[in-house]
Amino acid sequence: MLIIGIGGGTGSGKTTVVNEIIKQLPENEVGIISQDSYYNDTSHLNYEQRTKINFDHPRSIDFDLLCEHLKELKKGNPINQPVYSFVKHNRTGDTIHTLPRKVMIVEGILILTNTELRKMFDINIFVHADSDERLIRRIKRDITQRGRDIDEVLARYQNTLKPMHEQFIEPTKEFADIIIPNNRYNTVAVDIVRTIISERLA
Ligand SMILES: Nc1ncnc2c1ncn2[C@@H]1O[C@H](COP(=O)(O)OP(=O)(O)O)[C@@H](O)[C@H]1O
Ligand SMILES: Nc1ccn([C@@H]2O[C@H](COP(=O)(O)O)[C@@H](O)[C@H]2O)c(=O)n1
Repeated sequence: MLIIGIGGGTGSGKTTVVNEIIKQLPENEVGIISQDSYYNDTSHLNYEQRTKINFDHPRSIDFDLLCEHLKELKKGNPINQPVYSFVKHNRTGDTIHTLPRKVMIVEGILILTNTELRKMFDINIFVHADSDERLIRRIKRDITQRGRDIDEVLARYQNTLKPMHEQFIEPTKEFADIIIPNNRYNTVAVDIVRTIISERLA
């Protein structure tokens, strides 16, 4: 199994890059694990309390479960990936049955901060976009897709997202084997990663 970790700030384009990478690859050969599925289970908190969580800090992620799931996949066993709701700020209770594939892609803002996870990755990729570009994308996405308003997005950006990005996420660039500049759609970089994967699948 080839395991690729794709990190980078919110709005840098990780999900978009992953979707482009897998577009022309055989569906049953490549699997995706999203860090977002592994936000801590916060069912013990009410909605108001959940809105106050710092979702950009590594402790907001259930890395134990994520590592355990990746180990199971490596052993050839399927896992049940939790489904997360950005509207409810919690797991939905549903899961996605995820089968082990020849190539597994793990993507998320904080995945490269975790030493145990990094040890399991064969290739570390960091997707970069400038912070103003990421903020613009985040405002548009969170309002249209994640049920937020402009005040919520900007407050979260100033209070937690920006400082956490600087403290935890940007420094993980140093672990990257490949940095994808993604201020614009980067088809060349996507082709390079796709070629690496195709060689492994051949
Ligand atoms: N290179 C790009 N240029 C313009 N918009 C982009 C680019 N890459 C991604 N986007 C858009 O930015 C938003 C965030 O992208 P997404 O892939 O969800 O980022 P991430 O997964 O890193 O948070 C989406 O609406 C996406 O369509
Ligand atoms: N309930 C939540 C959980 C997380 N976030 C934000 O999502 C960002 C990470 O997801 P990306 O798809 O953008 O990589 C992160 O910056 C969190 O602030 C949220 O808004 N609500």
